[in-house]
Amino acid sequence: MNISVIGTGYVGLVSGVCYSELGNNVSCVDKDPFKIEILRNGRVPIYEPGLQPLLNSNAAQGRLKFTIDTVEAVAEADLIIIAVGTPPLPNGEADMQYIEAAAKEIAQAMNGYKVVCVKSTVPVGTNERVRAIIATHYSGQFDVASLPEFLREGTAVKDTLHPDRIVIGAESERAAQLLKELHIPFTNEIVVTDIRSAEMIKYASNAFLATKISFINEIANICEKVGADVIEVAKGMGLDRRIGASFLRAGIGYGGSCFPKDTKALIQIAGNVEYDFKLLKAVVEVNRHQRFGVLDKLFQALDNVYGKTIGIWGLSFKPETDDVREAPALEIIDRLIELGAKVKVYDPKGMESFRRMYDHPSITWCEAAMDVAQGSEALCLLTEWSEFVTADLAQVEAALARPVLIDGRNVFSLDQIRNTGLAYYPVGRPVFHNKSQYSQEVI
Ligand SMILES: NC(=O)C1=CN([C@@H]2O[C@H](COP(=O)(O)OP(=O)(O)OC[C@H]3O[C@@H](n4cnc5c(N)ncnc54)[C@H](O)[C@@H]3O)[C@@H](O)[C@H]2O)C=CC1
Ligand SMILES: O=C(O)[C@H]1O[C@H](OP(=O)(O)OP(=O)(O)OC[C@H]2O[C@@H](n3ccc(=O)[nH]c3=O)[C@H](O)[C@@H]2O)[C@H](O)[C@@H](O)[C@@H]1O
Repeated sequence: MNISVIGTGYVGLVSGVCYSELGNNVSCVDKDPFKIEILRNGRVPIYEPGLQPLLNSNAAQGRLKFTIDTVEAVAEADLIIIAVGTPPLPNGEADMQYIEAAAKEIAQAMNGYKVVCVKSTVPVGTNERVRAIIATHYSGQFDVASLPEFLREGTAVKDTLHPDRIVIGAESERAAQLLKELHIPFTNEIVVTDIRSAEMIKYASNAFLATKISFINEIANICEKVGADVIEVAKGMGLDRRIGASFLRAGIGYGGSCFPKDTKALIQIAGNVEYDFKLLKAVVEVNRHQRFGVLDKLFQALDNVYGKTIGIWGLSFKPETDDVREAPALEIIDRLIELGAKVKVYDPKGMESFRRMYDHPSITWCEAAMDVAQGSEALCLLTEWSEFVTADLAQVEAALARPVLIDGRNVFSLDQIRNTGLAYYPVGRPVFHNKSQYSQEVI
């Protein structure tokens, strides 16, 4: 099949590479000539495990091309996949300008029957809008279809090659058949439905996962007050197959380019049809506060942070990605600086992208995890990179000016901490002070 992917961001690039891995000819189009140049030179412009070798092998076999020429890519394609961004507008609604511009450009290049599908996360009704835009410029036959994407950053290649399910929203049997044929090598779990339901499945899935996270974070906050351990609670809950074990990791809340954006967009979508989505509003509110638990714990440990040096492990919104969009670290660091702290930071992959988004003279950009700990009066773990999870805690303790460890992702066990003199502040689990090993005055 000849496929043209419009928008070579995270989703466009990963899906383009994976479709070519199945033997399809794929042209990835982007407006950004700099990005296309990097890709043509065989380099992946984002950090995503497993993507580079797949890109190299498919490009070498001539199945994968990168271009800024939408007209040529569309003219050659049987299937066009729109994967441009749908960032939030100030009121939370998804900004449709990139989708609309892409639809116009596609319309102008149409030269025969094609299926145009939208992979971007878009409000219900968007595919109909795309159909209308194309129809004003092109009078031939074509179909539109919704093809929501469920990949996660950091495991995007695996998620795409082995998805839990594929959802296809199609208005014609012909379009549904073409998309089924394309995806059957990935999985047999293919849900074919109407376009509006497919658009809704995407928002509902992200909103539900975000709800699970905010739910367990609230349980964690209560655990702290009643002396229970949220890890035990989540384990006990998750074994019930009706609940499921995933997305029950308490911590500092969800970040990233999707959950924060999509939950707010769904609240707006509901609002536009005069429905007050109270539950989802609470999910967003809980998430907004959860990150500041790190600061509460710092105050508990240090009284105040003014003039103190605070170490930060992890800037990206989750491990295995350099993406810092809506990362909890942004607001935590901003608040620490506002309160007069000096901050030392390190992230294995996210330093550059973070610095492009946020820089301040009070930040020291460290080259290694232990440099952050050295001389800091507390260390806060904000992203569970394996490099932090496997750190030598005795070395951490020795490096710190005060032995305070705030674990925003609950990565250490009490057994590990017990052997150290660290004062340990996890989320939703008992604070541990090994008082026999250091004097109370230090903390
Ligand atoms: N990032 C993720 O993990 C996931 C994202 N999504 C959804 O997929 C969509 C895309 O997300 P990302 O890949 O993260 O976006 P992104 O912002 O990384 O990439 C979008 C790309 O589209 C390009 N673009 C914009 N207009 C264009 C046009 N007219 N022609 C050609 N290129 C154009 C931009 O230059 C940019 O490179 C969004 O709706 C998002 O919600 C869905 C699942 C996962
Ligand atoms: O629409 C999207 O863009 C994507 O959004 C999420 O994927 P992603 O944001 O890449 O990453 P997740 O693994 O879902 O994590 C999101 C955030 O939730 C947090 N999280 C996740 C799980 C958990 O148990 N607890 C928790 O705090 C993570 O730390 C991270 O900040 C969804 O998982 C994907 O299915 C979806 O395609």
